[in-house]
Amino acid sequence: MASSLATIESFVEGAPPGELSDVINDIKTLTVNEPELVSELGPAFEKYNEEQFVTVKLPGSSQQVVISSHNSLGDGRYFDVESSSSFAFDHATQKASEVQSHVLDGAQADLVKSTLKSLSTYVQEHYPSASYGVYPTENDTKIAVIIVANKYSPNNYWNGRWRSLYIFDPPSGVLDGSIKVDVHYYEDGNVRLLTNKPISGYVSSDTGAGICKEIAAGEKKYQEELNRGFTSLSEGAFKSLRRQLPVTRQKIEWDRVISYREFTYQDVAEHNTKKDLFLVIHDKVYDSTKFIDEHPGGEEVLLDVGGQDATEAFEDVGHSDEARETLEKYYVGNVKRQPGDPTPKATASAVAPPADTSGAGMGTALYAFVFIGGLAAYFGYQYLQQNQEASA
Ligand code: HEM
Repeated sequence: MASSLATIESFVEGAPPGELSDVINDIKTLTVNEPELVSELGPAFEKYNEEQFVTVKLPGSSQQVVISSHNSLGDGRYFDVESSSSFAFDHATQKASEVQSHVLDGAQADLVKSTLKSLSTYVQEHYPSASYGVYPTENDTKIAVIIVANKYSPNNYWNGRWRSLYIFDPPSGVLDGSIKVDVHYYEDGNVRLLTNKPISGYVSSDTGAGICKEIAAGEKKYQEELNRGFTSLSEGAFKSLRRQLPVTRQKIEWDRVISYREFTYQDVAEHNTKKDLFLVIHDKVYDSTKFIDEHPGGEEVLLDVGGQDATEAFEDVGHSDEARETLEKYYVGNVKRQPGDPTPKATASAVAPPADTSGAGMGTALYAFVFIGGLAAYFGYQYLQQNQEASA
């Protein structure tokens, strides 16, 4: 049970931008036999919402406010400096309620407010749509500056999020932070791109305008880096990277991965001609159409068992390991046995079916994340380009 919870918590943690509710629905499907697991996900939702700087509209307001550990008051309540309010936030439904007045005071209050003012101008000038917040942090000794912009484009099969977080230390003038760009692209497969760019600077004037000037310089530099990366990445390189695994350097056959499915015997039986030939061997379905002419044992024997369970015939011949490896190339899914369907006889050679390296699970698997750093430039460019256009 504990490990199931840890597994589904990791699904929540890795939910792509704007897709948390899809992930929750998928988790419900996967844990249909253990429905209580979903109710134990409270802490995982809280962590996700705070780390992703999820935004929420307060009742009666059109402005989005940010959820983060820096503006948490504990007990599920958060505060917003701009509207001088605090509110309860439900991490599972991502809804705000119980708004109350919350006036900021303390050592950093003035700097927080002046930074907020300058940040508001910067964000409006440079982002088409973004939310932001400035809060005292680390026991009111420093200030945290957050900018988050989401662009969800499910019709074009991608969703993206820009998150920047800066911590300013007034005594030293040091501004440390990072910009994280997270893009999920899923038109022809499932690619997740994450970049994390650390930013470090020094603010000479201890004012909100000085802090924002430094932030603007860091973000501009990063945008230029991404643009340069993009122009050196030709369309051809983009295409080949998209299908390459960085570690094994094996190409992913996305078309096959996404088409793995479950067949009934009736489905399989429809594929019994030379031009369209399915075989069932050890409950796996193989589309042997392209293999017919290459089969060393001839086409007749394959056509004889076309659209049927060929396990026995296959095993009786005593096919070599090489033949079993060849099988994997033609794997298209699994057969779902129903009462009355033929069952293959146990064969004397009962050799284990081919290793399931196909990723059969991935047909229904929800998230096959491939991290390809170089591509981030491409997506980052698209994302930032909009910022540029908006600010042009
Ligand atoms: C897609 C499924 C199949 C694949 C990938 C496959 C592959 C091969 C390969 C690679 C060989 C060469 C010998 C070896 O390496 O074992 C072979 C030979 C042969 N296969 Fe298949 N086979 C398949 C299905 C079948 C089925 C269903 C039968 C039904 C009887 C069959 C009958 C034979 C025969 C009779 C030979 C010739 C053996 C010989 O002359 O030495 N094969 N097959």
